[in-house]
Formats: sequence, C-alpha cells, structure tokens
Amino acid sequence: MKKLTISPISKINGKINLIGSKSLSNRALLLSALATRATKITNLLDSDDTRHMLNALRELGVKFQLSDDRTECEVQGVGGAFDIQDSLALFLGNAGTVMRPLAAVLCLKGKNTVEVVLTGEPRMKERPIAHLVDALSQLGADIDYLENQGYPPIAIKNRGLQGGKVKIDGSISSQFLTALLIVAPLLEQDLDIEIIGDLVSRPYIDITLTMMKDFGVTVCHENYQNFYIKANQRYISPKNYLVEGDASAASYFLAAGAIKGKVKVTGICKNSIQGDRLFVDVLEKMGAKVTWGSDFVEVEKGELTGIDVDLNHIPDAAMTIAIVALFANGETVIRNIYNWRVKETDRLTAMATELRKVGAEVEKGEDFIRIQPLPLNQFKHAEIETYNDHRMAMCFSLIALSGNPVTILNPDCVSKTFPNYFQEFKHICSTEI
Ligand SMILES: O=C(O)C1=C[C@@H](OP(=O)(O)O)[C@@H](O)[C@H](O)C1
Ligand SMILES: C=C(OP(=O)(O)O)C(=O)O
Repeated sequence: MKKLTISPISKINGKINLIGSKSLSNRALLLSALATRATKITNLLDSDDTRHMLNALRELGVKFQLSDDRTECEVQGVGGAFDIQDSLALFLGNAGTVMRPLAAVLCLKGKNTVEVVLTGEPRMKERPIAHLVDALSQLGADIDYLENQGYPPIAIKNRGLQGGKVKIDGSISSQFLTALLIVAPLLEQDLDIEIIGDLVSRPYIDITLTMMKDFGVTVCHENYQNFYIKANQRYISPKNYLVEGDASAASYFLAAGAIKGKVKVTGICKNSIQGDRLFVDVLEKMGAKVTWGSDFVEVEKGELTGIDVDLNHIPDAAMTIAIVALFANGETVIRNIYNWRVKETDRLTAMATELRKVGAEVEKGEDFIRIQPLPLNQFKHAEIETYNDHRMAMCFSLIALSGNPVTILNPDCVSKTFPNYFQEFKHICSTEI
C-alpha cells in the first residue's frame, strides 16, 4: 500500500487559495441540470465526488462543457425531469451528495418507463439510505434494494412521485431531506414535509435552501420541522454560479495556523453559506486569533485550551477539532456526532483508534469522543490507517506539527474531495531542516 511520511513541521506560514466546495459544486451541477437555460459554474471542485456527479449527469443525457482545468462548467439545463431513454446503472463511488439527491430526482416521472440502478463503492453499500427511500415510497416511488435492505444499490423504476404530505427521519443524515427538498418543486402537487427525529447537520439544509433560492425556488419552513414547497415550479438558471471555497477543506490549514503559526485562507468569508465557516468560531473559542476579511479568514496561533462542545452542526470539520485537541491545554469533548459512524468509515472508531496509535488518551462513546491533550514529547511516529476516508488522511497530516513525523497510509484517498491536498499543505509548512 502506498504511504506518505510527513516530516516534522517546525512552523506554519502562508496563504492558501481554496478549491471549490464539494457540497456547493454538486448542488450547483444538479440544480443547473434541472434548470431551464444554461448555467456557467465557476470555481467548480474537480475531485472524485464531482466527477461522479458529472458522469451520472452525462449518462442521464445532460449536456455540459468543462474547461481544460475542469473548474468551469457550462451546463445545459433540461428544465425538469431527466429524459432517460434506456434502463441504466450509475456508479456513484462513495459520494453521498450524488447518491442521495439523485435517488430522489430519478423518481420523477419521465417519458419512458425505464429502470435506473444506483450503486457505488463497497462503503457506499454500507451507508444507510432507508430514511430517504421510505419517504420517497410514501410519495409513490417504487424502489427495490438489490443487496441489503436499507442500503444501496437500489433500483428505481421511473414511475413518478406524487406530492401531499410526507414524513422523513432526519436523525442520521441531512442529505435525505436535501434530496427531498430538491425534488419537491418539480412535483405536480404541493409537498408538506414533516421531520421526525432530530434533524442533524442542519447548516447543510441552509445550503440547500439558499441554493434553491439562487435557482428561483423558495421554500417555507417552520423551525426546520415542517417544510412547504409549491408544486409545478421550475428551477431557473442564475446564468452564472460562483462556488465558494470549501470551508471543510479550509479547516486543516486553519487548524495548522492555530497550532503552529499563521495561515490566511481565501475563498470564504464570515457570511459564507457553508456551516463549516463556524469551525473558525470553535478555533477562536479554543484560543486561536482570528481575523475575517471580505474574501478571507486568517488564523494565528494562540494559547489553545480544550473545549466541551456539541459539533452536530459541523460534522466534517469536527474531525479537525479532534486533532487540535491534542495540542490544547485540558481535555476536549466533542458531542452529538453519532453520524460520524455512517460516513466514509465509522469515523468515531477510526478517530479513536488512530489517535491512540499516536499516543493519545481517548474515550469514545456512542455519540461523543473525549480526547486528552498530548505533551509534545509523548507523540509517537505512527502509521495512520485512513480507512479510505479523505478526512482521516487530511486531519492526521496535522500530527507532524508535534515535531514528530507521521505516516499516512493510502494518502491518495484525499481525491474524494481534495486531490492536491498534500501539495497545498506543503506550501504552508517549514520543516526542521
Ligand atoms: O449535504 C451535504 O453537502 C453534506 C452533508 C453532511 O452529511 P450528513 O447530513 O449526512 O451529516 C456532510 O457530512 C457531507 O460531507 C456533505
Ligand atoms: C461525509 C462526507 O461525504 P459525503 O458527501 O459522501 O457524505 C465528507 O465529505 O466528509
């Protein structure tokens, strides 16, 4: 297996221009494809997850033109449901932001009766989808599980969705509600969505609502509990859509600045539509010095203190806090992160296991992780198993800030959302020698 050893880092200093956000890129591609007219998307992320969306759209008959560097894309919207000629199977890797929204969109009534199979990598087949399938089934969708009940692969018969009232469980993933919201305005009857269970990862719903609005559709809701969407609408292209920098990707650089120097990251701002901008507030509470600008945030080292915090709203960036915790004074507890278990790997188990390899004292519960700080002279050089999880690879690169090397196994897994991560990280690092 390929390994990458990162030498001890003595200081962090520099500036990073962020690549486009994964969450925004995939929504922009899908909404543009569903919209009337063409949309030119700029600062599009080029990574495995966006390639899976683009490949799927191509197979579904959507026309688009990518720039040579694949960060600009002109998408010709089809103005409603996809017109699928023949039955097909789409391979969607391990991209939740492709699998879940497409599962809903492909239930829309088309001209032909065809079957679409959605499948992916082995881990995708372990990531639940039942809450979404249950909701779509209440609206008349006909979906079969092809292997294990409740998990992809699924087969969708293109039979049409009705509106009316629907209940959806929001306690495992917000992506299920996102999927339902995206499809709702294209139905022939109004849709009332009622959330059952506590809605997790709520800021991702704000991203969905904001982007739907950018594409001409308004959703009313009562305290994120009930959502109301008018039928027979169309997504209208905003003509141009600029994707913000990826706030989750920013977390690794900003954490590095907070631990050992100073970093400026451009492409996000305090008013970003991404919930992961709030990661910066957590760093600030822990003691980092933060400066926001119109298109950047700068984070500088401070005296870091451990924190006891509910990070349900920023599950992805929360992983980075687990690493920062090692460099803080006093213990850190990250709470309400049960759904770490159903992402690229069981992240609660993976994080606890790999932190222990480095020498840390860690307690993991059903939905929390408690991490004790680790004195710099007690860090061990470990080989970090990444479990094919891009965020494990990116988070654990920060261990080299301890003054010890760290070895990352299968570092190429960062291609899911940030293919050039290690090259970019190197830009802001000074090594001992
Ligand atoms: O809607 C989105 O773009 C996402 C929602 C989150 O998932 P959950 O809602 O499953 O927590 C997040 O972890 C994922 O990386 C992207
Ligand atoms: C959970 C993640 O991805 P996905 O969009 O596949 O859910 C992630 O990027 O951390």
